[in-house]
Amino acid sequence: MADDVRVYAIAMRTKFRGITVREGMLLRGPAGWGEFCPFWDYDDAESAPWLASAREAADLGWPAPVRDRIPVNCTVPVVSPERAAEIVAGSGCRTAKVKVADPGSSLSDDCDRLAAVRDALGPGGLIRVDANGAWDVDTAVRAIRDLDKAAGGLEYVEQPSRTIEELAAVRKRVDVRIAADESIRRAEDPLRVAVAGAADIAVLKVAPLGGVRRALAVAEACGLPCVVSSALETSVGLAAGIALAAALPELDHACGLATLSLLTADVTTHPLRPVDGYLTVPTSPPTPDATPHVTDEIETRWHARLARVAHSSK
Ligand SMILES: O=C(O)CCC(=O)C1=CC=C[C@@H](O)[C@@H]1C(=O)O
Ligand SMILES: [Mg+2]
Repeated sequence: MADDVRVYAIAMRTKFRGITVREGMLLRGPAGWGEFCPFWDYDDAESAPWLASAREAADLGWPAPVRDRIPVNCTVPVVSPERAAEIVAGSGCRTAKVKVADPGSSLSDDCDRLAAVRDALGPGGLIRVDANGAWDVDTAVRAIRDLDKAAGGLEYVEQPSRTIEELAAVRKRVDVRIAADESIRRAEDPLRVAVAGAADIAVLKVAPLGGVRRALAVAEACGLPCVVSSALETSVGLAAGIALAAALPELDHACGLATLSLLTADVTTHPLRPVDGYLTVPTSPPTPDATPHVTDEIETRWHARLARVAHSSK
């Protein structure tokens, strides 16, 4: 039924993960709305867990929360030092996550950005960086030393290299803690990461892991402290990340769920934005009462994708 499915396309404020427009679908079921928004570089098989996550939200809802607010980091894309300082100062967050090792910028650009973030945050704030697997082991070791110095200390480095073996090798050679993100996508991954000694922290994203319940099982299996991050969803999908962060038995680190500010719009008049560095766990999940209109081409493309992924998930 048309009213149970909505397609959205929202421009990003700054290019992030190579994308300038975030697209996806909202699906309604008996428990509420879920978001299906795999990036376009995910094929149909890789998109199946994203659909399972949306269906969990729509059909079942989520386990009960054990906390009512979630500390969050602000996310700093590859921008100038001045803009980075503005983002941090305007966010109210005491933890900043800074993207580094982007193909378009150098290590010294990253160091300048980190120095500006430290200035804006003050000595008491925490700074983490995310390299999205860009470095080989030797490059990672050198870069992490320089970035740690420029930042006046790093909380951790997310995915410095691509493979679990490389993460383990980097982790042996640096003092800064290592977090695994892209290395944790399938149910068997967390155990491999833990056994290899590849990470100190696990980054969990609800949609690629197939839902809040599956992500909770992953957290339990890996036995590492967890950080919940978004996949750049609208408020509908962010609510699933918040539900996971709210249900984790332990939560020692700020989560990467303050990402609505990376989008120019939302699908609801009640957006899930942080206040003073915390997101309040909503008592009821958001409803898309303000979904921006999309072109027929985008609408058709997403309906076709949903049909294919639903078919391949059977
Ligand atoms: O963790 C955050 O602060 C925000 C989320 C975030 O950085 C990401 C979300 C989705 C895709 C990724 O490129 C990126 C990440 O790698 O963690
Ligand atoms: Mg990451």
